[in-house]
Amino acid sequence: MSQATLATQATEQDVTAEHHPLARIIDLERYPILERDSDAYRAAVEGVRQQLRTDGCALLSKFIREDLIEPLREESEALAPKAFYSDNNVNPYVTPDDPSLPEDHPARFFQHYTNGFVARDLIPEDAIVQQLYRDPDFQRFVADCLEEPVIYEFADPIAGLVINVMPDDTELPWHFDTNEFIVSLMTRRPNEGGEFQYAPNIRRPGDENFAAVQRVLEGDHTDVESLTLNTGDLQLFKGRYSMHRVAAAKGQRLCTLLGYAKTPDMMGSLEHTKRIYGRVTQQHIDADNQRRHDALMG
Ligand SMILES: O=C(O)CCC(=O)C(=O)O
Ligand SMILES: [Fe+2]
Repeated sequence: MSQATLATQATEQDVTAEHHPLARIIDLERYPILERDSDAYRAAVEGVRQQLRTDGCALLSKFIREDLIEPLREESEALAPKAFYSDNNVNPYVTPDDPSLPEDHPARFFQHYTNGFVARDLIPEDAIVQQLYRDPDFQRFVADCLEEPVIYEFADPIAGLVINVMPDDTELPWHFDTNEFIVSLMTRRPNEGGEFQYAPNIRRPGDENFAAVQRVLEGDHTDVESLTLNTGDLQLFKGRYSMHRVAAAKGQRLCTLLGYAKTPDMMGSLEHTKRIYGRVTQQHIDADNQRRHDALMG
């Protein structure tokens, strides 16, 4: 191949990347997520996979372009007042109390939640976080990192993409997630504190490891990792196996949660949606009607 052909090809590739909607958002030099066939892409994905295999958590620092950090923070701050706050007492498993268990069992350890969520339908279509969430190349990259063949946006119109709003001087207590994995983007780092703390793979399918969970709840942080995310940092986290919390923070903390599923039909239940977002949509009602209501098991 002649030099001229090579040069033309390189230019065409640059032009395509430059005009890609993600070029304005992601630091593509640090994370070359559009060049799927390159060694640099493979190295970036392998780096994330290694972190996930080691402790179920990967930090992609400075994921967002430097010149977009301020607009990203401002966008989140402007939306934060739209958060719905569900004042709840929950245990780490987010299950109802079971009085048949001993009082010191971790499933009977109830803590107070004070954070709120801005629902997806309150985030404008042209918001930076919506563009990122919906982008097929971003989704492709996340799926590659998770070693999943494909991931889907939630069908749920109000969950899936949400801003977790933690007011000044609050914390988010210890819990496991229902989702197997979550993608988080720090959109306003608090002034102080607010570290993301997690007990890597403290449980696994078939083994709840209650004794170790109990130790963490009692304040033993020997096996707890702590991460400080800056505005614009991206995190991939397998929260179903690693119990986690957000430590107390000074100043508002805004973290945008990008939820994806392994199937295209992910829809929150009526009860859960009402509790977390204070409302349901017609789509939730329709989905609930379609679930079987014949009072039979299975
Ligand atoms: O805000 C975060 O960093 C994580 C929040 C979280 O763990 C959750 O909403 O389940
Ligand atoms: Fe969580």
